[in-house]
Amino acid sequence: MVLTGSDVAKHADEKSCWVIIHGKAYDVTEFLPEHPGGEEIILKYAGKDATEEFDPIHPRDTLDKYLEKSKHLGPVDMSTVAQEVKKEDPEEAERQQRIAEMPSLAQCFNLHDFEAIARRTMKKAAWGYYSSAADDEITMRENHSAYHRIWFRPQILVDVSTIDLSTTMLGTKVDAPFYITATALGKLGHPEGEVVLTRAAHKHNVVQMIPTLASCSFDELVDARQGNQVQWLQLYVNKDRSITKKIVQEAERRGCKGLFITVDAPQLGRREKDMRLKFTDTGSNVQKGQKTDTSQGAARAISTFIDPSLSWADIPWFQSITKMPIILKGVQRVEDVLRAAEAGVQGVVLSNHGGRQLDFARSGIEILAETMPVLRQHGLDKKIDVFVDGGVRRGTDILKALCLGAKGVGIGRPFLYAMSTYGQAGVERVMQLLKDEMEMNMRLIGAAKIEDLHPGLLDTRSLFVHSNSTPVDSLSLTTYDPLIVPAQRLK
Ligand SMILES: Cc1cc2c(cc1C)[n+](S(=O)(=O)[O-])c1c(=O)[nH]c(=O)nc-1n2C[C@H](O)[C@H](O)[C@H](O)COP(=O)(O)O
Repeated sequence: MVLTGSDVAKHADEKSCWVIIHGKAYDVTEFLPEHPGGEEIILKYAGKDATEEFDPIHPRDTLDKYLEKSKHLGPVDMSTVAQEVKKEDPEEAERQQRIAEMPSLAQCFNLHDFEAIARRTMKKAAWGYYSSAADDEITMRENHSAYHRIWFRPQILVDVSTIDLSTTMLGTKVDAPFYITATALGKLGHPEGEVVLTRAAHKHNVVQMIPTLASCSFDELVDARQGNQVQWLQLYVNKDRSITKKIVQEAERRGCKGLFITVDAPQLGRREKDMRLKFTDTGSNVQKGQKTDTSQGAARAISTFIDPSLSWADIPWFQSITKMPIILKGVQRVEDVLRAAEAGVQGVVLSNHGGRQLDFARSGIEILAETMPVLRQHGLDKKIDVFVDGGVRRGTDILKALCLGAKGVGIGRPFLYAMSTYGQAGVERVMQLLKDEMEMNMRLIGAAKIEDLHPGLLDTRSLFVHSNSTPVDSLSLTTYDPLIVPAQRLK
């Protein structure tokens, strides 16, 4: 039986709550108290079409996976559903104008260009979520500026007529020593979400790390893989270990080649831009004293399942449920790298989650410089693969990390900004720009292939001194957006 809009509209409160998603009606009444994002956001769309709000946050198979079949009420005749009359939003009209005036892709010459364009053209909620970091965002800025405290010591008269950027990461031969790291909610920035990254990764033979909190479903992302393209899985460990076991074993069955367990997020950080935007979400009524959790933002709303009890004692269990290489993502001091090697995991990512977790955590590159000499002293530098991420915006950043001994470098926001502004072509442009920068800079430092890179090509004496004046990073500072507070809030 086909339902009508008025059939659905009769169920518009917490006693009986129906919503329409992609032309089908669902009874979510009993689900309301379990919704990680709180009841309010569902009740806002009770009795109505909630597709537009649902899509950026939820993989397409969410309702099939988590809502029992008896609550699936069947198709709705969408011609009978009253369409929300969108009030003319002057800010949206201005944003569309800025989109119309965007420079051509060919005019983007570096990764900062994409950030500058994203800041001006993305929807506020998307920009707020992607660009935000924890507390005063000191660590996010430190991630990038730490690279400016490392100088090259180039060697001359080396035959650099042919440059080879290829390397292997976890046994996979890749065309360049960087990968697309896990970043949640891809559909906030682009309607297709993370599959855009999957397609670009294939074109450039770069690895994609699939996020647990992707907007796309895991199957959509794996099905979008082409040829012998390699993907890794990033895992937030669920309090319900049976769910985690199912996700890990399904990922291995579907061909993922690495399990990256995120260990720096027992609770997602306080990202104030993201939180603040929750309070400007017209109609969310939170200003009217609703019982919405004031710490809500997209981050908090989607992460209540994460298990804060995760500990070293869990590592043997993970080793018992999968044969995939296990990498701990978010390690922030050499003692834990040594412990990871002792625990028998295959790798670590030295990372502070892009500054989105603990503010005043050190940059990944500084932890790398601390770690590698100690691993070499212990004869462990070949036993465990070390990756690094955070603040990488130039080919020289990648070369510095590789000189210090990283196997590969994860990149997050630049790919999101490029995807959100220019789609797949933008992501591919970022990859090509990085490759071009690396090729030129390898020639200039006198290294023809990745294995020629070594610590002697660097001067890291000031890396550990946080107070010295590093060159003013005017380019990235002009794109840095310290605040999103709608003008009316400033009155
Ligand atoms: C920018 C960004 C980063 C996220 C991210 C979402 C965004 C928008 N999310 S988050 O929603 O939980 O915070 C994840 C995530 O799902 N899982 C994870 O392990 N790291 C997450 N990270 C961290 C990411 O994997 C890298 O550590 C970080 O992005 C590297 O810094 P750059 O952005 O400067 O390259």
